[in-house]
Amino acid sequence: MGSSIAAGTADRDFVVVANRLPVDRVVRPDGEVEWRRSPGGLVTALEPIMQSRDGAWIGWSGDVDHAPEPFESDGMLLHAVPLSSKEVARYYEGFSNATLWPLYHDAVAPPEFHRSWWDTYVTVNRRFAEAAAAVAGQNAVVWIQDYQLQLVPAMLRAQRPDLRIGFFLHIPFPPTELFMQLPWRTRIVEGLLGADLIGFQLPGGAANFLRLARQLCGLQPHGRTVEVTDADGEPRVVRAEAFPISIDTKGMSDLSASPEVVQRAKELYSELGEPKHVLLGVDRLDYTKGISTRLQAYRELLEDSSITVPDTVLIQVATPSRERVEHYKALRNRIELQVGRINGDFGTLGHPAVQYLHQSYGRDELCALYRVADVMLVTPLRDGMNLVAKEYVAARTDHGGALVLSEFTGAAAELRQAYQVNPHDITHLKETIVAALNQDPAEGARRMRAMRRHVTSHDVNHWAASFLDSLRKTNA
Ligand SMILES: O=P(O)(O)OC[C@H]1O[C@H](O[C@H]2O[C@H](CO)[C@@H](O)[C@H](O)[C@H]2O)[C@H](O)[C@@H](O)[C@@H]1O
Ligand SMILES: Nc1ccn([C@@H]2O[C@H](COP(=O)(O)OP(=O)(O)O)[C@@H](O)[C@H]2O)c(=O)n1
Repeated sequence: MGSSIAAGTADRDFVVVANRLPVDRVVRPDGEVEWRRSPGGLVTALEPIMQSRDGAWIGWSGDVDHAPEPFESDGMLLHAVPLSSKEVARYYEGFSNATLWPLYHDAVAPPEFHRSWWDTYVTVNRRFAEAAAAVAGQNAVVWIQDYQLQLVPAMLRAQRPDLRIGFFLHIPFPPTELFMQLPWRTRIVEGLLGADLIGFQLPGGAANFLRLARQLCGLQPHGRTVEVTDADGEPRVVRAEAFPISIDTKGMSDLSASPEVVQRAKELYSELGEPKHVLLGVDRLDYTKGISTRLQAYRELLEDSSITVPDTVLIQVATPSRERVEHYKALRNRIELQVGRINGDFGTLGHPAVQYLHQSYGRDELCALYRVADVMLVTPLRDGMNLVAKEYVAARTDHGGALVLSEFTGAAAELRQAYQVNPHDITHLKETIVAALNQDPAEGARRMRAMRRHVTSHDVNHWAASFLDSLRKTNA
């Protein structure tokens, strides 16, 4: 499959390259196709920059075997990269989400290594690099996103040495001991070294990467930089640094304080039967999110009568995700069995112990849920950042609620006033949930205020501006 950029379109100053486009294809009831802006934080963060800089976004539309012609939307050029069904299976579901995803998340599920998946990952990365080379104007800034596209920086540099290339990894970069399992480890490190600036969620990710640059490529890092020699024999500096991603804090706070959301939160509370305690989990249905451990802790609290139904309810929103990948299918079965058993053993008529929602939610409804939750449970076994934790804090304009937060999320490095837990330690997780449920309101408000201050000053605009500022200065 080729890329369908017309000759002469290489004029964009700022190009984002991501696995997915910032819009979703929606087929209306009358059969008309419509593109709706996807709700993610990345889109919100980059949209103003894209518009002010005549930007382009290159990504997969989510469709198989079909990609629309490049089109303008909200002030940016959207360029869809086509993927065949075999490529979706090998590049997206296979190498990205059954090799890299588990390997980079502490191998909490065993990563699979298949040469055919790798070959397709190379092919698809080359297609993205070619599309970027065709769209970017002379000396443009190109910002490549995430683990699906780690070979694109070097492939793009080989074609377009004039470009300033940034890369940001949204998931953890693993310790060297784990990364060394990857049969194509050197190729990945070399791919990333094509960038001028490589951004990670945490300083530990940057340190792991620099260690590997020494170990696998024989380079000598100095502080946060390492010097490489390009194909033309010229030396070039590569910087590896942490830029913790964030959310549109003001947008979320304003939405949460709106009369509609405040009213909806009241309705939800009433629909739940006005329980004494509402606990909430909001996650993609992913084995990294620690949903099973959370349910086990909740079950044990019911067993030892630390909490009771209908005084307490747990709402678990589990958004469908990567549903054709085996580990995700098995996880869904496990979680739904656990939920069924908890409800069978502890629910009463009209009052389930767990309200389980395997569906996507709109932002308004999600925000109303955040307002209702006395305790937000964010218990991943490993997570690059976890934006849900930051959204909960932003939504609590009333300074109410408590955040139980796994120490293995990127967010834990910033939200120090959360009730931090090791999710593997179920006894401590139970004690922490009880402490959060029974917190002194003044103490809770003090913690929430401090966290709100942090997410207000460190929002997604701060993230994008600090990355792009550092990119501008590298090799200037
Ligand atoms: O595109 P999908 O396969 O449906 O997956 C959704 C996204 O999941 C991952 O999100 C990560 O990025 C968040 C923002 O930086 C971060 O908070 C979270 O910890 C990460 O897991 C993935 O990295 C994205 O590429 C996916 O689009
Ligand atoms: N049903 C849901 C659940 C989450 N979300 C959003 O999806 C995002 C999840 O980001 P995250 O950083 O916590 O985790 P990942 O799913 O990116 O690994 C948040 O912005 C949530 O508000 C949603 O739109 N609908």
